[in-house]
Amino acid sequence: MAKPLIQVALDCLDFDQTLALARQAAPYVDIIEIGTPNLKHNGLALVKAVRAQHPDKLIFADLKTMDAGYYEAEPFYKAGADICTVLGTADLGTIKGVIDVANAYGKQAQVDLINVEDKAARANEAAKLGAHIIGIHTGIDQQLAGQTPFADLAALVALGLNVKVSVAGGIKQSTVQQVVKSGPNIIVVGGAITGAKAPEVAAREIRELVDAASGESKSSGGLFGWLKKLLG
Ligand SMILES: O=C(CO)[C@H](O)[C@H](O)COP(=O)(O)O
Repeated sequence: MAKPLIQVALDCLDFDQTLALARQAAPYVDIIEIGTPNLKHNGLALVKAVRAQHPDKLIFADLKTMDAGYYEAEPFYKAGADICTVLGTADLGTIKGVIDVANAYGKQAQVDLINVEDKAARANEAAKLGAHIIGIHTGIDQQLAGQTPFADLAALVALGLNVKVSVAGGIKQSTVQQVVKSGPNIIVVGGAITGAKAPEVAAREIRELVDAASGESKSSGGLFGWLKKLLG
């Protein structure tokens, strides 16, 4: 099974706390997300700071753009973001704007299907426009109403579109392996890491669970793994 990337979503509002959480999670994740409320609060300065402290990670700016796609996303790519989001409910021209500016900077655009009614139709349109990533996303308010992203994720993967698939929405230790089995390329975990007593421990747990579900574990690699195979 292909191993998905892990993305930590940093949704607090405090600049320094965001940097501290990023440092704690970084050893175990591939992508560091600055969440929408955080981005509105702290802006480009936070993107630049996270970029500077984590040159080896992908930086995700959750803009959730609704209009003026090229114009809104460009400064964030310039500041060091690798991926910006545009809402799937936006006009196709807006979505194309974010894809165009991503391409202009050699970066990626993610179309977020939060609140999109016909997700298959919009995913097809976004893929045709050249979206790099399409995100299934059960928002915080929808989570509070008891919704989950699992069925929508399975339906999107089943479309077999030529785009990467991301999934977000309350994913935690007890559900992350079920999510891996659905075959997304990127798994987003926010509250289960940042709201934990020990975020570093929670991030490591998520990493170990994802690795194990993807058929990779510490004990299967290196000298120990080779010896195990040799000894049958
Ligand atoms: O984009 C978001 C909210 O709109 C969150 O970053 C995303 O839902 C991940 O956080 P959590 O794992 O806590 O749901």
